[in-house]
Amino acid sequence: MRTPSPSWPSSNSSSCASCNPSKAGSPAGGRCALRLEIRAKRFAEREAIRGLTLEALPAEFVALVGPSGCGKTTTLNIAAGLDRAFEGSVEFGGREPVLGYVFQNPRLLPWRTVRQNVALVLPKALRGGPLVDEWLAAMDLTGVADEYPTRLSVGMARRVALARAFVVQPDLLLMDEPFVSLDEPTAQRLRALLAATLERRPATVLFVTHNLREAIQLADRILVMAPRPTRVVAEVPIPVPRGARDDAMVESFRADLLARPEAAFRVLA
Ligand SMILES: Nc1ncnc2c1ncn2[C@@H]1O[C@H](COP(=O)(O)OP(=O)(O)OP(=O)(O)O)[C@@H](O)[C@H]1O
Repeated sequence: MRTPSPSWPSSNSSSCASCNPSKAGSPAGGRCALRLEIRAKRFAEREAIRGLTLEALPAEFVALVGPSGCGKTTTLNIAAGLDRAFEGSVEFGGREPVLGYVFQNPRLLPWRTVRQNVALVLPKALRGGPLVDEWLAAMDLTGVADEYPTRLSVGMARRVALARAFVVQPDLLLMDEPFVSLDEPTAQRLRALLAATLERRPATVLFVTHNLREAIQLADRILVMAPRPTRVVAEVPIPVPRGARDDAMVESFRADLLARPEAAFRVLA
């Protein structure tokens, strides 16, 4: 979905000066797709975030993992421009990105069909065009396009949420535990579908999960977040190509991470 035209808390910069110059060979010459700096975020007396800095490169898949209630959803909402009540800045490299957001709950409108739910996020002129049916087909939903959400399984509803996020052709995809509460085979099918879709149609992804195996399977980089008030306390690049991450690789990478002696990694246990 395209968020309401954001007027960001600080000016958008055309490039993100603090990007790591060693990544200069990346698709956009080392320019960040996103740079978030959240100096402080409070909900009344509750301090949710303090001193969080996060960067993502174009087409990079960044997973955020951390304890329950630490501030992961709040971080995504700030990146999306849905929450502006914070101290800090959200910057994009280049033009303002088109955003797709997959919420924890699919949030489908029950009085609209599957096709209408997906079409609704598009400008009116595009709703009757081929895009909606293309994305329904990509998510294997053609057969239920005229059904209402109450008739769908949880896995199907999650696929509708994916179609709705991809139909806008997002530059930046924010995903908040999109596969939580699915049985493992269904979750595994949807992870494979997401990975294949991103191969075909790259986007920068911020992906919140409690599932370390899922993060290792999908991400280019994992950011470990501290308990509330949260910030990024460790960064773990995954140097293995996504296609080569079989169960054995994921299990051994996870075991290595859980065995790391640094305090930052204790939240993963
Ligand atoms: N609208 C709100 N009003 C008051 N407090 C809030 C609000 N939204 C979030 N919080 C609080 O801010 C903190 C961070 O919440 P957030 O939902 O971002 O955490 P999270 O890491 O995504 O949690 P989980 O992993 O359980 O989904 C929590 O203590 C939560 O109770």
